[in-house]
Amino acid sequence: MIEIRNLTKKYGKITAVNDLTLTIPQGEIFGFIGPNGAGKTTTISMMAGLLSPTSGSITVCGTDMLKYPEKAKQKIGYIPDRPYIYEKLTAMEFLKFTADLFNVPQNDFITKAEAELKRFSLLDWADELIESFSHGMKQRLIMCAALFHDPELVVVDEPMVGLDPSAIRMVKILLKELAAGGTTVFMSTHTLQIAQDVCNRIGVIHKGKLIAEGTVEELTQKARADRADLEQIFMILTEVPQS
Ligand SMILES: Nc1ncnc2c1ncn2[C@@H]1O[C@H](COP(=O)(O)OP(=O)(O)OP(=O)(O)O)[C@@H](O)[C@H]1O
Repeated sequence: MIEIRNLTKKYGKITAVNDLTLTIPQGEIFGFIGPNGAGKTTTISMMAGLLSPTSGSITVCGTDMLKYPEKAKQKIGYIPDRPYIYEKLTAMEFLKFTADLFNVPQNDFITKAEAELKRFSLLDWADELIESFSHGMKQRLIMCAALFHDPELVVVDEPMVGLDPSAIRMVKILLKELAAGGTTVFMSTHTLQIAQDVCNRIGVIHKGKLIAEGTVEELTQKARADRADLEQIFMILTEVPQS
């Protein structure tokens, strides 16, 4: 689970995230949506321990991110929107590199790596250089590496960008399987249909403020929308004029 209390991030005069308070229980898939510049990536960077808040706290499965960042980061699998990847490594070498960073036991590494690469349809490319991979293959490898240490919390910034329909389906099923197994998932996305399909609850951030939070049904009521359609709810809550 993750608990965020009064989280604020200022960049000079800009308040990118403004007094955000949110609790996401274990095993929930939480979707984080909002217009461009709303503060999603800033929030996620703080959750992943990459950016210091101006004020507030983040507790990851009982561990305070600001006081014990290394311990908190061990519990997180972070999938960034623009990942950095060492392209001169093979897929297997990259997995070994990340497994070592997270102190994953050495003894069953190959067996586990092969199983995970197979899950992401990458086993046939295990020993190929990453520089020869397509964008979607790199995305799948990043996900594979981020999940390799069995994190308790998965934080994903725009998980589906550049993936083909079968990979999107695979990722949706994967996220649901992770949640069913007790992993908490925090996902930011602009793809509202995907948020509607996989998330148990959704938070809407606008100009740094969490303006609504709940199930699609609860958000429908809050927005006084005429149907449970996240796109319509988004437009109403973020004040986009309706045609
Ligand atoms: N390093 C930075 N320095 C100054 N301002 C920043 C910095 N990073 C983000 N901002 C500002 O903070 C605000 C929130 O940006 P953020 O990237 O978190 O939004 P976002 O919701 O992820 O947007 P998008 O959907 O476009 O990716 C924006 O006004 C942005 O210009």
